[in-house]
This record gives sequence, structure tokens and C-alpha cells, in this order.
Amino acid sequence: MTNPVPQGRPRKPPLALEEAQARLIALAPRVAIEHIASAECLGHYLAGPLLAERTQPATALSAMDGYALRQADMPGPWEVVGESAAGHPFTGTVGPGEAVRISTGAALPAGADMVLLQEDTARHGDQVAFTGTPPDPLGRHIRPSGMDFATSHPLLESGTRLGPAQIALAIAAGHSHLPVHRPLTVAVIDSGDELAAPGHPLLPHQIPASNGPMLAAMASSLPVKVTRIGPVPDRLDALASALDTAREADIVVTSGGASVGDHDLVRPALEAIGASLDFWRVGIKPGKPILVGRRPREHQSQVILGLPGNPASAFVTAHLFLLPLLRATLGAAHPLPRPLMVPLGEAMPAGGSRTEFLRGQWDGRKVMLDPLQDSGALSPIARANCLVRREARAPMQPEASEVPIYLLDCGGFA
Ligand SMILES: Nc1nc2c(c(=O)[nH]1)N[C@H]1C(S)=C(S)[C@@H](COP(=O)(O)OP(=O)(O)OC[C@H]3O[C@@H](n4cnc5c(N)ncnc54)[C@H](O)[C@@H]3O)O[C@H]1N2
Ligand code: MOO
Repeated sequence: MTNPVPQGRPRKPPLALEEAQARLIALAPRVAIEHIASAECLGHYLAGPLLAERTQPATALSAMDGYALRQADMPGPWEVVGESAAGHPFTGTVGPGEAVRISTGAALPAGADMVLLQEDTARHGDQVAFTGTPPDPLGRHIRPSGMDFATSHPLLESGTRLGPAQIALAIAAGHSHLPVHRPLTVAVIDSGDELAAPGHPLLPHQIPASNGPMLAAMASSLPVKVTRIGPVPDRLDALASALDTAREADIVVTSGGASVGDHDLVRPALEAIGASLDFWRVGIKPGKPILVGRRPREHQSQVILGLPGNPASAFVTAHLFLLPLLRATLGAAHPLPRPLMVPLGEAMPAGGSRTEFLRGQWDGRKVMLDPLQDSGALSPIARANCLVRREARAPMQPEASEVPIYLLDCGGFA
């Protein structure tokens, strides 16, 4: 196959960001739901609401080490008639004038309705006396049954990301396994004649292919299996053959070759493999030439995401499109990144014709813009911990004005 002739000026104006994101998310493939061990669910999204299968605590527990006794018997003294330790409950009933030695997390014995801290008592043999201040209210050191949750209570909504706390809650609520979507398969293709595999000796016109490893690492914050292909030369047959290698993947991501040059072959390659183009070009900077296509398949179409080759463009479009698509496919309730409003640490110049995502550093009090905003530069994206959003044609914004930022270090926990 020979490369096609130059493609001239694109006829349609670029899509607005939100419309493009909505169109992409609507294409999210449907993938099977499976039940996997809760402890293995880190980073998955719940594929159904989580209800408690048990009550926690199932019985009233002591929150402190001390003595379980009756409020009516204050201020004592008491006779110690037994012990309740965590995992070893006292089986009798606490009667008038009686106390049971109790430890943190142990079941409150029948008859007792308060716990006196060990520090507020003096013990002599089986006798215990009150020496300190009473708990206020008297029952404060008791965790009542159902304090955390009760059987059949809703705990987590469908589409919740399962982080460490959600996994612990699910296990405590009696779920040894959880319904989640199966891990996705994603093929990442580097394309460009100038690219060499990392570690290869380079001539001045060559660069290491860094987008593929970057995009694979970004996708790996989610339950996906990534296959990397390339670097693939700028030839239609080579690109079509790389896409053919990727035919079984749920989602294919290319970088480079998305623009209008003679060697920008992703769109012609989509045509060559029988894929359709859903949209091309979005009004964002960096990342305008992003394209989305679909390859028809027997069971389900494959989504092909063509990211621009400039490293900052690939990085930003992966945040705005690739990760949201992966999250949506994995069942996330909120697949899109959510902004935070923070004050500028310096004035932000007026915006241009596209919605921009500037590389920035947020220190917890203010955000600074990186002085180097070229979409071909990698060092600013490696320095950045956030993207600062500037609307198209926004006027200059003075220091301390609030601007939306998207944090980059959240590991995709959206
Ligand atoms: N006449 C026009 N030229 C360009 C336009 C335009 O509208 N009219 N758009 C510009 C914009 S915006 C972008 S973004 C780039 C995107 O171009 P491509 O997606 O076609 O990317 P390439 O030309 O293949 O490469 C651009 C740049 O990125 C480097 N690159 C590519 N792949 C990798 C990789 N895997 N790892 C590291 N670096 C990579 C490549 O060497 C180039 O320097 O087009 C503008 N041009
Ligand atoms: O849209 Mo491009 O990504 O500015 O360089």
C-alpha cells in the first residue's frame, strides 16, 4: 500500500470537549461481570450496589480496657466475677455489685450498661473501686450493636471505585467476593518513522518512543492488561498490520499520525481495516487532532482512540479521553475527571481559541503554571501534579483568582 496524498484543510470545526467526551463514553464496550475475591478488587468498580450481609458490631462492644458494670451501681465498689476479652465473651450476667474485666473490642456482657476505664479504678484482688472521673455520658465507652452498619443497609453505590477502605468495608460486611467487570484488554501502538525502541542507539533525527510506555503506565492505574505494539513505521500497510495485531483488544490506543500531514496515517489506516471514524479533532490545547473510530466485530465493535503524537498532547488527551473511556467501560459511576477550584499563585494570561489544559504545580495553597507549555515538551508533564483548565478566549486572570485544576496524582481514583 502507498501512502495517500495530502489531505488539505479539515472541513468541519473541532468538536467541543464535553460533547466529544460524551460521544466517546457512549461508545464504551460492554464487558462481562465476574465475581472476584474482595481482597483482589483493588482499583475495580463495583458492578452493583453493596448491601451489608451482617450487622457491625453484631453485639455491643467495649471501646476501652476496663470494667463492665451497671450504671445503677455507681460509684461502686464491685466484685470482679469474670472476664470478657476480644474473641472470648463472658457467658454470665453482670448482677448488682458485680463487675467484669473487659478489653477493647470485647463483647459487653449481659446485665452491664457501662464501662469504667481501668485508669479510673483501683483493683485489690477481686475487688475494684472507683477512683477517677465517671464517663460522660455513662455509656460512652460502649459501641452499640449496628453502630457501623446493620444487615441489608446500603453501603456503597454501583460504580464506586474499590480502594483499600471500600475493600475492608465489603469484607467486614460479609462479602468475600464482589461483582466487578473483567479486566480490559488494551493495545497501545506507537507510530512514527522517527521512533526507536527505548535503549536503541539514536541518530539525531530519531527519538525514543516514550508515549507507549507512558500511556501503558496511565492505563495500568486501572484493571487493564496492556499490550504494547511498535514503534510502527509511517507506512499505511505497517499501521494497518499493527491494528490487525491488536484486533482482539477491547480498546486500541495509537499515538502520533493523527494530524493533517502526509505521514499522518491513522485515519487512512482505520479506513484500510474497515473501521469507521466517529469524530476527529476537538477544540482543546494540547490535543486537537484526537480521533475516535470503531472497528466492527462479530460480537462488539472495538473502540480505537487515536491520540496526537506530541507527548503533552498524548498525556492530556489520555487524561481527558482514554482514562474516562476505560473507567466507563469498567463501570465507573463518574468516569470523567472532576475539577477542584484553587487560587492562582500568579496571573494567568488570556486564553486562545481552544480550551487549554496547562501543566501546573499545586502546593496545597496555590497553583503555579509551568513556564514551558509546548505540547512537544515532556519535562513539564513530569514536573506537573495538575492540569489547569483555561477556557477558550478567557480574559487574563489575576493572581489569587480561582481556577479549575485536575489533579494528576490520584491514581485514577475518580
Ligand atoms: N499543518 C498542521 N500541522 C499540525 C497541526 C495542524 O492542525 N495543522 N496540528 C498540530 C497539533 S495541534 C498536533 S498535537 C500535532 C499532532 O500530530 P500527530 O498526531 O500527527 O503526531 P506526529 O506528527 O506523528 O508527531 C508529533 C510529535 O510527537 C512525537 N511523537 C510521536 N509519537 C511519539 C511517541 N510514541 N513517543 C514520543 N514522541 C512521539 C513526534 O516525534 C513529533 O515530534 O500536529 C501538529 N501539526
Ligand atoms: O493540539 Mo496540539 O496537541 O497543541 O500540539
